[in-house]
Amino acid sequence: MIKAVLIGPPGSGKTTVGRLLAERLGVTFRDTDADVEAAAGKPVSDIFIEDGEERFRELELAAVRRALDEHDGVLSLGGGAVLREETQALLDGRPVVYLQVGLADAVQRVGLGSARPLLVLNPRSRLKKLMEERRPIYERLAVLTVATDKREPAELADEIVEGLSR
Ligand SMILES: Nc1ncnc2c1ncn2[C@@H]1O[C@H](COP(=O)(O)OP(=O)(O)O)[C@@H](O)[C@H]1O
Ligand SMILES: O=C(O)C1=C[C@@H](OP(=O)(O)O)[C@@H](O)[C@H](O)C1
Ligand SMILES: [Mg+2]
Repeated sequence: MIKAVLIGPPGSGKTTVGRLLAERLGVTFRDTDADVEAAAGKPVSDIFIEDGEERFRELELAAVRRALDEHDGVLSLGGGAVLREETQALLDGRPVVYLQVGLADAVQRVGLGSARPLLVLNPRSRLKKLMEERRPIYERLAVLTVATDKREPAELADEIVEGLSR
C-alpha cells in the first residue's frame, strides 16, 4: 500500500519534498513525470510538443494507475494529473498530501526553465490560472494540507511524517 501521494501545482515542491519524505520513511520514491518519461522514451516537454497534452495525460493516467498498483513507497504526481476524473477516483482513500504554495513562491521556484511546457509562455499568468482552476480539486482530494511558502523542504517532509502519523 502506498505511504503518501503528493499533489499540488507546479513549484509546490512535490518532487523535492517527496524524495525527502521517502528517505525519512525509509521507502522508495516514484514520480509520475519520471515514469511517463521512461515509458515514452523522451522528456515531458518533447511529449507535449510532438504528441500533445492529451497524449501526455493518457500516459500520466497509466503511470498513476501502475504506480498505485505496484508501488508501496512515496509517489509524487505531476501538477495536472488530478484533472482526470479517473485519477481522482484512483486517489480515493489514499494518503493524499496537498502541498499548497502561493503564486509568488511558485513563480520563483519554477523560474524560466523550459522543463514545464505549460509554463513556457507567461509563466506567472499561466500559473495563476491553473492554480485557481485546480485548487478545489487539490483541496477535495487531500487528507493532509501543508503550506509551503517560505518553508524548507526538509521541515516540510518532517511535518508530513508527523501529520500522516496522526
Ligand atoms: N519549500 C521549498 N522552498 C524553496 N524551494 C523549493 C521548495 N520546494 C521545492 N523547491 C525548488 O523549487 C523547484 C521546483 O520544485 P519541484 O520539487 O520540482 O516542484 P514540483 O514537483 O511540485 O513542480 C526546484 O528547483 C526545487 O528545488
Ligand atoms: O501542472 C501540469 O499540468 C504539469 C506539471 C508538471 O509536473 P510538476 O507539477 O511536477 O512540475 C508536468 O507533469 C507537466 O509539465 C504538466
Ligand atoms: Mg514534479
